[in-house]
Amino acid sequence: MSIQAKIGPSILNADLANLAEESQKLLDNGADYLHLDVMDGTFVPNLTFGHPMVKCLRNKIKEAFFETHMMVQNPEQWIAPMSDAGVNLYTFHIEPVEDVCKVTRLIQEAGMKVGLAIKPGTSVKDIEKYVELADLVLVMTVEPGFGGQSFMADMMPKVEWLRNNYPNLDIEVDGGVGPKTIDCCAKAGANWIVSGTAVVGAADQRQVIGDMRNVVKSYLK
Ligand SMILES: O=C(CO)[C@@H](O)[C@H](O)COP(=O)(O)O
Ligand SMILES: [Fe+2]
Repeated sequence: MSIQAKIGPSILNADLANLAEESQKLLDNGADYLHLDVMDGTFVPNLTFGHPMVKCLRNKIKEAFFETHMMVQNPEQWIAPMSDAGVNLYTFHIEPVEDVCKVTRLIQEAGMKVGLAIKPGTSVKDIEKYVELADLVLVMTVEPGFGGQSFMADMMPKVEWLRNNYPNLDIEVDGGVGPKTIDCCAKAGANWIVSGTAVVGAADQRQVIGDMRNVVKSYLK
């Protein structure tokens, strides 16, 4: 099966007091999945939410595909509760993890797909030996921790390297991605696009989501 273009809004900069409504609005406007940023205040200097909130969101939004972007020091700890909360794709950072193979196996055993994420300072070579275990690789295009930062175009060689070596891999980019930077990401080979501020704050979310998806599609073979 060939890879597809997917747009996943990050709700980090949305009104978290109205998370279900904000999420449903994004889905109604064409979002392919929801990207839920989980931060523990240790792996990154910020704190968001955990599995209780994801579970509440799942109770209100039954059908959508949920990705959790786990910016946490110990991703193994949250596998069971996130699976129970209805997460579909569990994306974790390899940097703090000693046994990446074990964590990927536990995620699969819990019934979720596996995403492997790398920070800007992590070489793509560090993830090479694990790529075959993953459903998706996330190349961060900002330092994880906050929404609304500037896109790092110098991360694109990592995306290009992954695309050249793994033509069928789902490659995700996250951080500062919007209408101004989508071409760069799509050209490099990314096909799962996280976009926070640019989509959530848009006057016409449907237009922005649709335009970005079209740009990605235009580069898919
Ligand atoms: O994981 C993160 C930040 O750590 C991201 O998901 C951002 O929250 C995306 O927001 P924008 O950079 O698109 O505003
Ligand atoms: Fe994220």
